[in-house]
Amino acid sequence: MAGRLTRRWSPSLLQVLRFPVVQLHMSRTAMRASEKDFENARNQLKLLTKDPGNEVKLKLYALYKQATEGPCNTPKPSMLDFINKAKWDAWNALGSLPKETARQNYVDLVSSLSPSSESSSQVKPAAANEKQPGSENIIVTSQDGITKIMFNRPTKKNAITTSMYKEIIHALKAASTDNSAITVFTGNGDYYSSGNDLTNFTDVPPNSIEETAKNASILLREFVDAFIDFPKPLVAVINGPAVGIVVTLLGLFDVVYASDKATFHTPFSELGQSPEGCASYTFPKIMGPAKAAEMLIFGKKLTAGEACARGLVTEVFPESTFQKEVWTRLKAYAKLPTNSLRISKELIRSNEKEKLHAVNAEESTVLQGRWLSEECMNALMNFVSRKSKL
Ligand SMILES: CCCCC/C=C/C(=O)SCCNC(=O)CCNC(=O)[C@H](O)C(C)(C)COP(=O)(O)OP(=O)(O)OC[C@H]1O[C@@H](n2cnc3c(N)ncnc32)[C@H](O)[C@@H]1OP(=O)(O)O
Repeated sequence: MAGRLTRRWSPSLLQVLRFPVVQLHMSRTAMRASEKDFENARNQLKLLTKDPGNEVKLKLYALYKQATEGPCNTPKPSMLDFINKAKWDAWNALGSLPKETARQNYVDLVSSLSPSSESSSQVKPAAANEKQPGSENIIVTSQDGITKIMFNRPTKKNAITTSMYKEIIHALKAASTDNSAITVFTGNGDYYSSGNDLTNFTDVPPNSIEETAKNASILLREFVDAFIDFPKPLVAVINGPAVGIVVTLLGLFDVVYASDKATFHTPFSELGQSPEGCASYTFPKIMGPAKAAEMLIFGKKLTAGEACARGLVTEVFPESTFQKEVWTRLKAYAKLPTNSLRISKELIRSNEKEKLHAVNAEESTVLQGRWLSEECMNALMNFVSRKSKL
């Protein structure tokens, strides 16, 4: 049964956990399904034309196991074995439900999925993670001497997918040689960015987890290197809350302007992870080790005013005038002689470059190990199953 479900619909962890709980339409009658009813239900299931969704498939799996074998009696699969762990959890959740009741519930559930009731299924399709054809998750524009790189995934709080990291690396390389004087990062919508898209690590088959972590570490290192090596003044226009890697990277920016509705949050310990973006080096230098530790170890979220007082933010503006004031100022700065801007930046940053590359390499290696840890797996499971919010 388990094999059949997996073969026909092959649920990934993400698919399994993202589906909302469906109405199961359980029979409340005292009626007991016979062996024959149970067998018919199994055959009826094979004829379904529409995928009932992973929540339902997990429920069916659990009821089948309970009806045929009784309470869950197998060892708990490892945290890394996402799919079998989800199945085990579903079966185990049935506790000591009698076999007969499980059989009846199974029959009722299959019956509720028959073609006549398929149209009333409340299962939603999984949200698309990757860029859709025609959509632009990163928008790059060049005007008035400014290259603007904008996170443009507002419905996901501008969370950064794997393809967005690659697009940003590409955009920075292009901006380093284009005609603009300065390069500016900002976000579309109410968030600057909620950092790494946590589903980058959840939609992964169990046997590819180590390879995925290795590839992510390589990508992270290349991504942060692109900021370390960027030759022109780099400005962040923080229009709203910022989480994770988009905060740590600020230590590599030359100027950071923030709306007073922005916040700065690096919840690495809560996520079972560790700092990246060279923050383990830049933050203690910027704000002192004690203040840096409070953010990077304990995940203290700062207001824009606090971030400014700690030297992470250059200046804070009232939300009502933020866009107007900031862009007026940046347009004026972009008129300054471009070579002079580059040379001054080079003088400020060049002594640190070698150190920053070494820090980046180490942070990326440490994170690769963290992504494989049980602490991190637990945090990701919590996020995708929406059991916790930061
Ligand atoms: C390869 C390089 C790796 C680099 C390592 C980087 C590490 C980091 O950046 S660590 C930081 C990771 N980010 C987070 O932990 C934030 C997670 N998100 C949240 O806690 C919350 O979503 C929120 C506080 C940012 C916003 O909460 P709320 O206002 O309640 O809005 P929703 O949660 O309903 O969000 C709307 C929509 O957006 C999805 N979403 C938001 N952030 C992320 C994210 N980081 N990853 C994936 N998806 C995200 C959220 O799931 C909602 O989606 P739907 O449910 O489909 O509407």
